[in-house]
Amino acid sequence: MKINNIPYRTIWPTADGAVEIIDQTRLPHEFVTVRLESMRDAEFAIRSMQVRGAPLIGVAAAYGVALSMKHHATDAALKATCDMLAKARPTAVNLSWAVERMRALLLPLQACERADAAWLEAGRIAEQDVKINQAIGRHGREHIQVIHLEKGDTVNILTHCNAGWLATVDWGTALAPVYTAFEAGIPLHVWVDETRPRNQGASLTAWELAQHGIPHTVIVDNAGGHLMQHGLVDMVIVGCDRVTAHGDVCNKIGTYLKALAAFDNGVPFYVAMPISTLDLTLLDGVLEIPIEEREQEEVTHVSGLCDDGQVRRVRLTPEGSKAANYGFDVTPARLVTGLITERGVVAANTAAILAALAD
Ligand SMILES: CSC[C@H]1O[C@H](OP(=O)(O)O)[C@H](O)[C@@H]1O
Repeated sequence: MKINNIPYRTIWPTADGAVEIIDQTRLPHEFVTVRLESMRDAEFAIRSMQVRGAPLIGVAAAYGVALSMKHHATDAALKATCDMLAKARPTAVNLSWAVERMRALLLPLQACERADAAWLEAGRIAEQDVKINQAIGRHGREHIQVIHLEKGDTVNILTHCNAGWLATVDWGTALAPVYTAFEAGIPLHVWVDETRPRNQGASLTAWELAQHGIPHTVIVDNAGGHLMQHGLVDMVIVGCDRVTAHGDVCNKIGTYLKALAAFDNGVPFYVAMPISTLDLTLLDGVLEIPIEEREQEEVTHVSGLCDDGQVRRVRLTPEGSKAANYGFDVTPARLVTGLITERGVVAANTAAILAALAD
């Protein structure tokens, strides 16, 4: 998407065989790109959330495998590389999906063939992500258009966390329908959940929507239910990190509470997801999906831009207070109106999911 009218992606290969990323830990106050030259650089970028978002961490891991094969391409090196990258973050299935796709492609090859093959495959995964997200955008736009025609006015969409182009290679998942509808001239406005504790909404979603000129309002995470009670939300669209065979959806912490409020107020609750986010080995998301727990400091401290133009980090909580930092929660399928995939909008149930896969 565009930054100051210049087209960007979140990750791209360089002419000299490295990879560059937008460092998302520096946004929205600083736009910084980082060069990745090794698997360890890629692993750090994923673990530290310089790159984040389920599809994007999968692509970053794929390039991490490719960077590793440039240096060491033995069976042992391939195993160590895939195992280390797959552990960088536990919840988004796209990470393990991408790593296992690279492992399956490279293992049968001669060591001398692996670097080139890995580089090409990582590029294919990146290009496929863009096309998948464009298709999600087209399918989701249709639902925004229906609401606009019924309402005859601006469509108010609430989203949680960041599932925009910054969470993917380009276009995003939950925000792909927003960008596509906006480009089609459908009047819309986005309520942006700040999304504590890392504020992906306030820092990333708001930034990318502003760069694209899309009307939006940042709200505290706890305001969504109030807005829905007062008819100020026409639909909710969120991203996801893993979806089970039953249609249970794992996404950023706080998503489940939005789904409950939407269900209670009759607001359609959509989940945008590439088919690669499905994990058919799991049924009950609440019981089976691993939930990442991150460091307390993400809750006890916050960073921001001071009046003197410096970005500083401050403590929010008393020294002695502990903090729990659960990164994700699971929304049961019964609260999901539909899964917006690249193959169309699918009901959140096993039969519909399997039928979509069979298409
Ligand atoms: C399109 S996937 C976006 C998904 O990933 C985010 O998690 P994180 O920022 O921790 O990587 C969040 O769950 C988003 O919904």
